[in-house]
Parts: sequence; C-alpha cells; structure tokens
Amino acid sequence: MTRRFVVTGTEGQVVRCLIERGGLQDNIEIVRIGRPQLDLAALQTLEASIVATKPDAIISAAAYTAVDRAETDEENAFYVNAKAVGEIGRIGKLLNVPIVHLSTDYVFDGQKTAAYCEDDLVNPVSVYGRSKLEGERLLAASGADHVILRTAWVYSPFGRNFIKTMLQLAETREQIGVVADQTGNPTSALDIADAIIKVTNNLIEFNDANLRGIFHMCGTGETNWADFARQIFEISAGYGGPVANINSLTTAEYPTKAARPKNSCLECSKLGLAHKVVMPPWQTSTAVTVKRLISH
Ligand SMILES: NC(=O)C1=CN([C@@H]2O[C@H](COP(=O)(O)OP(=O)(O)OC[C@H]3O[C@@H](n4cnc5c(N)ncnc54)[C@H](OP(=O)(O)O)[C@@H]3O)[C@@H](O)[C@H]2O)C=CC1
Ligand SMILES: Cc1cn([C@H]2C[C@H](O)[C@@H](COP(=O)(O)OP(=O)(O)O[C@H]3O[C@@H](C)C(=O)[C@@H](O)[C@H]3O)O2)c(=O)[nH]c1=O
Ligand SMILES: [Mg+2]
Repeated sequence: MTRRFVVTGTEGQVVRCLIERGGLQDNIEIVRIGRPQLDLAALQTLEASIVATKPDAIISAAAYTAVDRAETDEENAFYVNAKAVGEIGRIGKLLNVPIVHLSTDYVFDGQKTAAYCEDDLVNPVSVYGRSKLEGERLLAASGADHVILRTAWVYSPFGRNFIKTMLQLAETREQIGVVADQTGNPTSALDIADAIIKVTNNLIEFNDANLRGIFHMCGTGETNWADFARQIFEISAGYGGPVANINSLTTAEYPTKAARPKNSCLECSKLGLAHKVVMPPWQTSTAVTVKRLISH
C-alpha cells in the first residue's frame, strides 16, 4: 500500500528534493502543503489543512530560515519555528501519525572543539537558533511520536543556498571574501530527502524507542565556508562554469546581523546505528548540485 508523507512548505529546498526523490519510489507519495492553505504564521490554518491530506506521516520542513532577518523579526521567527511546530505536534498526536521535524546546527554556540553529539549542551547564539531550539522543545512536549533531525549548511539545485550565491557572485566578480573560521558540515537536501524517506518508513514500521528523539544528520566530513567555496569553484571550473578566487576572511572581517557558531560540526553516528542512514561525503554531493546548476 502506498504511504502518504505530507510535507510542510512548497518551494523550500527540502520540499523540492522530497518531491524529486519521492517520485522515484512506487510505495510512497509526497504531498506538499503551504501558504495560503497551511500558513505557519497563522496557527488556525494548520489542523484543517493537514487533516485534509490524510497523512501517514508528517514531515515538518517549512521554517523561517532567514538567519540575519530573524534578529530584527524575533516574534515572527518564534511563531513560525516554535509555536507552529508545537501545534504540528498536537495535530500529529491527534491523528496518531509520526512527525519528522528538521532542526539545525545553530542550536549550539560553537565553543566546543570537537563535533557535537545529540545530548551536548545547547546554547544558541542567534534568534533563529533560539527559535528552532524552542520548536524542538515544543514538539517533544506535545507528546507526538517524533524524530528531530538536526542538519546543517543545506544546499541543493533549488531555492536559495550558499552554492547558488557563490556561483552568482562569480558571474560578476573575480575575488570573493569568505569566512574561514566557521567550521561545519555542508549537507545536500537531495541526501536529506533520501534520509527522511528512510527514517519516516522506519517510524511507521518499527515501534522502537531507539528510533525516536533527536538525531544529527549532515554530510560526511567537515570544512569551513571559504574552503567550501573553493571546492564549489574547483568543480565549476571542471564543467566550464563560473569561477572566482576566494580570499579567506575572519568573522570579524565579514560582519553580519546574526552571530554564527565558530564550530557547528555534528557527530552523526547515532543516526547510522539506529536508522542505518549514512550520509555521503560532502564533496561528492556538492559536485552533484554544482553540476546540475551549471548545466541549466
Ligand atoms: N537551509 C539550511 O541551511 C538549513 C535548514 N535547516 C532546516 O531544514 C528545514 C528545511 O530548510 P530549507 O528547505 O533549506 O528551507 P528553505 O529556506 O529552502 O525554505 C523554507 C520553506 O519554509 C516555508 N515557509 C516559510 N514560512 C512559512 C509559513 N509561514 N507558512 C508555510 N510555509 C512557510 C517556505 O514556503 P514556500 O515554499 O511556500 O515559500 C519554504 O518551503 C528548515 O526547518 C530549516 O530550519 C537546518 C539546517 C540548515
Ligand atoms: C555570501 C557570503 C557569505 N559569507 C559568510 C556568512 C556566513 O558566515 C557564511 C554562510 O552564509 P549564508 O548566509 O549562506 O549562511 P547562513 O544563513 O548562516 O546559513 C545557515 O542557514 C540556516 C538556515 C541554518 O540552519 C544553518 O545550518 C546554516 O546553513 O558565509 C561570506 O563570508 N562571504 C560571502 O560572500
Ligand atoms: Mg523546505
């Protein structure tokens, strides 16, 4: 029997990738719902829009993701990333279906020198990070059957992301300054989509507490934003795409409204052990997305 996974949002990176990857599988159907039917900024729209789709599982992928804008738009960021997630939890419990929710590496302050584990102390340094953390807490408190997947530095052929920004800047610039003192794990939304499908099926099939709770889920391997940019242009050059030289900057030399963690690498072995999901190396998946963006 076909399982219907209902995902929040319509054009987001993870939504678009779920539509693409879900379409390759016979036994699942991905249904996306977004504004105006489902508006996370309007709590009263959530129950009717989700119930109407008759989901077998809910994938909570929509969020307020503008990290800098959130600093001066705190109320909206918390409503969308926290309050609405608690309401999705209530609806999942009401319908008795599992929820797979996405969260972020920005729940950490970045002071740790090694990769963060799921039970490491959280201490977000931005409004976005605090709002996503509150979403995690409200979902857990709802009592719904759920998984929280913390991912990071997401890119894809769709929407807005760092790879697209770099390729666009290179159309008009020879030099780009990029911070080299923030370390993390670039993650392809195509890989996220494959992983979400696996994890969601596991929740439906197995009533096992070890499959529930918080999991870290990032591309394998770590880098900093400057080296990530260099890798993007190395691949782009190979396909005759745009190229630029990357100048390494310190965070102090590239001021932004929101603070970002210095180190937000996530340790992802818990996901491998419980859900048998191992994410590809970030370089391999970066090549896939750069290639698709260039051959457009
Ligand atoms: N991007 C990243 O680098 C990272 C993302 N994450 C998390 O992963 C998840 C997916 O991120 P990603 O796919 O990159 O997101 P995008 O920024 O690509 O897209 C955001 C999505 O949220 C939807 N959305 C925003 N506001 C509302 C609203 N009020 N009502 C309904 N839908 C809304 C958008 O809807 P529409 O399509 O209709 O415009 C869109 O589908 C999010 O939870 C995010 O916090 C975690 C770590 C890193
Ligand atoms: C465009 C640009 C960015 N930067 C820096 C700013 C920042 O520190 C880093 C990345 O910039 P971005 O604006 O792409 O990234 P940012 O908005 O911080 O991305 C984050 O988004 C949210 C949703 C998450 O959950 C995080 O995991 C993370 O992916 O690169 C430069 O140094 N030079 C540049 O030209
Ligand atoms: Mg999305």
